[in-house]
Amino acid sequence: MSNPVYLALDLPRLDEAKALANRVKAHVGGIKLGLEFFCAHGHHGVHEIARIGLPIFLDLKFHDIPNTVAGAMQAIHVLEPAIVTVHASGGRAMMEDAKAAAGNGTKVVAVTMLTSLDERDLARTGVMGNAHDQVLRLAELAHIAGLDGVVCSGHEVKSVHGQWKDGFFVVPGLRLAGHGVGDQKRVVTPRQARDDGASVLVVGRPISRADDPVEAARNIEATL
Ligand SMILES: O=c1ccn([C@@H]2O[C@H](COP(=O)(O)O)[C@@H](O)[C@H]2O)c(=O)[nH]1
Repeated sequence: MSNPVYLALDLPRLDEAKALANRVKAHVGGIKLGLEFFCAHGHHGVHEIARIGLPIFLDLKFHDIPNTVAGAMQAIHVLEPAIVTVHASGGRAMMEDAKAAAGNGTKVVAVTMLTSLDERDLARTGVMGNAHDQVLRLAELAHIAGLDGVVCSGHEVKSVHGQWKDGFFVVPGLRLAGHGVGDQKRVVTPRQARDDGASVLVVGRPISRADDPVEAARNIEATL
């Protein structure tokens, strides 16, 4: 089985990002490039990281009107990402158009509820009810819109998997027991997320900020 861990390369400097990816590449299955990286380094940066030879996950979390998101999807075709994210709260039409505009080899997955949010945060945005129900509701919408899967926390992935058997599930917010969570609020261990049905495990700071990133990546791999 291939390694489900994608390293989140949330680093401001391209040379440091490349060096880290090269150091840990034997212990991860892919590289996730997000807003921080893409805003700083754009297509050039993605090409540079892609030279390492691992699948690229562009976590750009598109959220706009359907026409604009479809245009953005077309603009990143050339980068041949394995995975791209949009926000499920952008609505069904936006997700349908995003999927239609994506390349054949690209999985389009919808962010349901960010792992940095809890139910109090949800209530402040005007959404009443619990995180679990909100994630399941948005996952159902993403499924109806024809997406490949969703991003959710490890708290919900088992239920989402239960209602969407062949879905593709990306789980961030992963920490080994006893490690600091930082800004994440809905957190589980990588092993728990995998056992509950995650297809991809996103790990950033537990590797990138570790004293020894290679050892950290190896330790996570060993728990799976
Ligand atoms: O709900 C979400 C969606 C995306 N992310 C991204 O995953 C990584 C997690 O980084 P850590 O350092 O392991 O906390 C980061 O790039 C986020 O943008 C998420 O955390 N939660």
